[in-house]
Amino acid sequence: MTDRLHIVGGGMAGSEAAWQAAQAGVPVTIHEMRPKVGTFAHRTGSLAEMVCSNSFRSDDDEQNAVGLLHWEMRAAGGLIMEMADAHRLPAGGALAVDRDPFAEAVTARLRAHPLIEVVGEEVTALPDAGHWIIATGPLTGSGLAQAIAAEAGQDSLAFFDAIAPIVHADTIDMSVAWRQSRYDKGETEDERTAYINCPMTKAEYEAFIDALLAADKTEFKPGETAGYFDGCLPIEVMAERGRETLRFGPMKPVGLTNPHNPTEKAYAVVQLRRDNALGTLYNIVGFQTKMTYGAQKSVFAMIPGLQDASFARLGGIHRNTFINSPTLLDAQMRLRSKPHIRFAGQITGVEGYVESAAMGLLAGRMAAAEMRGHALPPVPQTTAMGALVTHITGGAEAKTFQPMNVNFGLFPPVDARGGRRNRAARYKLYTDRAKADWTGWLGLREAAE
Ligand SMILES: Cc1cc2nc3c(=O)[nH]c(=O)nc-3n(C[C@H](O)[C@H](O)[C@H](O)COP(=O)(O)OP(=O)(O)OC[C@H]3O[C@@H](n4cnc5c(N)ncnc54)[C@H](O)[C@@H]3O)c2cc1C
Repeated sequence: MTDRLHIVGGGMAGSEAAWQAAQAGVPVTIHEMRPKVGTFAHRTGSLAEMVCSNSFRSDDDEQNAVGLLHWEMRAAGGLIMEMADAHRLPAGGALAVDRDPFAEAVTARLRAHPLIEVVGEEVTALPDAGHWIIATGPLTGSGLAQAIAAEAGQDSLAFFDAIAPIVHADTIDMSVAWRQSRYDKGETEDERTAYINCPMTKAEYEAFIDALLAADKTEFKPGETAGYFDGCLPIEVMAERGRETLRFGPMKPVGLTNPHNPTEKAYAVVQLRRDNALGTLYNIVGFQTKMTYGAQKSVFAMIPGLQDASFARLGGIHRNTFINSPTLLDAQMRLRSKPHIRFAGQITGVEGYVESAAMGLLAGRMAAAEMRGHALPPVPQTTAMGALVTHITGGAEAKTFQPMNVNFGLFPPVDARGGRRNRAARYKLYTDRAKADWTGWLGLREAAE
């Protein structure tokens, strides 16, 4: 075979797509613009860089849709999951990742693959021929974004999300804060103490909310539209929705006991999660923000325990580019108007590291199969992979299409004839069915080769 698959963007999706195609025997070129051309969020030239939170979210493959997606990707020999597992950090039931060694390991594995080459260049136009996957993510280079907009018309757009701040651990006042995971969740002592908690009294909470509401925020530029995905809602936007929203969201005081004052229940708790293996950096969980840097420093200093904290990185806003996939893509993730081009990753309207890598995994397999002369059968919608790809390539309403995390709402309902089932039993039915169907689909593909 002489054909080569070209992948634009070596992020979560592009890296996984390259790995899957190369493992299927197809030569791959990854065109990655970093480090020559940077983005405001990436810091390195590594492939698969995690730009904000260091979490792959829940690793529970029986009760959680993203945990199920982890399972399916592992079953398919996914590189992103293999490297995330290898660089896992303690985080209760979540899969937190030591971001720099993770990205370096993904880069090394791809560069060492005999069928993969990595070219350091920015692609600025839609290619006319060949086999291509565009996986340029939420911060797609502007030239290519314009070319996509020209091809897609009004269907391509940009909006904004916000970054959570990262604190130097040794500047947290541990005479006020304490280490504990909610409900002491976790198998090991490390897991059970994975979070640092900062307690607030009612008066401190009320003053904090007042300060958040009054703080200077970064303005949007004229003509830009603003929208947020639910997993990354800015803290001040949550506060604007109601004074109690944060106390029932990221600052909920449940499942925690303050050892400095065990008899008094905190009114609200700010949690920080370990951000690197060394344990020197912690990110403030759920505190994405578009407050100005000056405002962030003074508002966050009001958090008991963080009064003298120094920040490795303050929060910020970011762009998210995505296409209207239900209109533009076919079920094989190909651009209807230029079927030699597939799209993968966050630009297709999935949301998050794991979902983006998952769509890379599928796009890589689909492209490789097509190049080898046999198209893959549709992925069952009963699987997490199938639920996501069905959603973006037709399941979602095109007119109101918005980026989506994987969730059980995307799956065909389980047969509940056995009567009203409780939630845990229902989720288990979803995940059991998905695992059986995913395993079957993987087997079908192998049989076809
Ligand atoms: C600031 C910010 C914060 C985020 N926070 C989170 C979070 O906390 N949790 C979460 O799960 N997700 C978060 N996301 C989303 C996350 O970035 C994506 O889910 C994931 O990285 C998308 O994977 P991807 O492969 O589609 O894109 P990316 O991982 O961004 O990879 C795209 C790659 O394409 C390259 N590229 C772009 N244009 C070109 C071009 N024209 N030519 C060549 N190369 C190009 C880029 O340099 C990049 O390496 C955040 C995104 C941003 C921007």
